[in-house]
Amino acid sequence: MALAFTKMHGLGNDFVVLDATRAPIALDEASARHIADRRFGIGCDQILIVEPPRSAEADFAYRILNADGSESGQCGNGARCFVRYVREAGLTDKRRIVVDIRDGQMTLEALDDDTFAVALGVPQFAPARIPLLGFEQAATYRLDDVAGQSVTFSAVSLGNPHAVIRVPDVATAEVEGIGPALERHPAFPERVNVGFCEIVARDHVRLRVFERGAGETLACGSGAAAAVVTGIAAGDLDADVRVDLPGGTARIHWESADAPAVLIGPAERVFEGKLVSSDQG
Ligand SMILES: N[C@H](CCC[C@H](N)C(=O)O)C(=O)O
Repeated sequence: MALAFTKMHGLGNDFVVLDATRAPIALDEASARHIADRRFGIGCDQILIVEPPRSAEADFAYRILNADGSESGQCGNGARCFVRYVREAGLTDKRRIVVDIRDGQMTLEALDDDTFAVALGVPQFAPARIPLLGFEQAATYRLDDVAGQSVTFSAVSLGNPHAVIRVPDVATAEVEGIGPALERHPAFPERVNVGFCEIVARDHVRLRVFERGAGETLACGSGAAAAVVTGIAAGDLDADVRVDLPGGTARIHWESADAPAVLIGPAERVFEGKLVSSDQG
């Protein structure tokens, strides 16, 4: 299969972007894993597929596949790359576009040539919406069997599930121990992205994220939103927060409970290519 692609990243969270606006692209899990493989394929954290809109008010549809082939309903860093891609590929000249995502719609905006804003949707804290089994809605939850220890976390969905663990210092957080154990914990039937959040000030956090289906990434946009909205809900953060991730800095704005969480940051195109191999390695 000769498949044209564009390689992009948002704060080091990297993507293979595929244009399915002129002809459908059907990728099974094995093909997605091959594309994402950093040795046998192209290499990326997620694959972003640009599709024709499914609803009247949308400009495009936006599909996300993780490196392990699983599909997600949200990718914040990818959304910033999405709007940059469609504008620079000449698929639209709009600065503000609406995209259909798996469970709704999202508005993406090019603020300038290098800065993009994504309204991720209204955060959902109800366990059934995350989904998280076995708990009534609460500010924090505790599981006692995570990598042999008790873990306390907040939980929220931005269109994808997030658990956020407060840590005193992200540099010493047990990302590789707790991350995969919580990602696959039975309490999360669709698995979960795991954020490790250090609060520096009411307008500044540091964050590392062990992503569902990709492992620790250099940045996670929906993870940044999850860390901030759970911090705001706990009364520990203000409405505008700087999020320092290993790959760089994003900003999150969340002004009220019924408002969408807004993610602001860069998006970069790195190279164009053509995938010619289909061997699974
Ligand atoms: N791993 C995520 C999808 C990518 C999210 C992340 N790259 C972002 O920027 O939001 C999930 O399975 O829900």
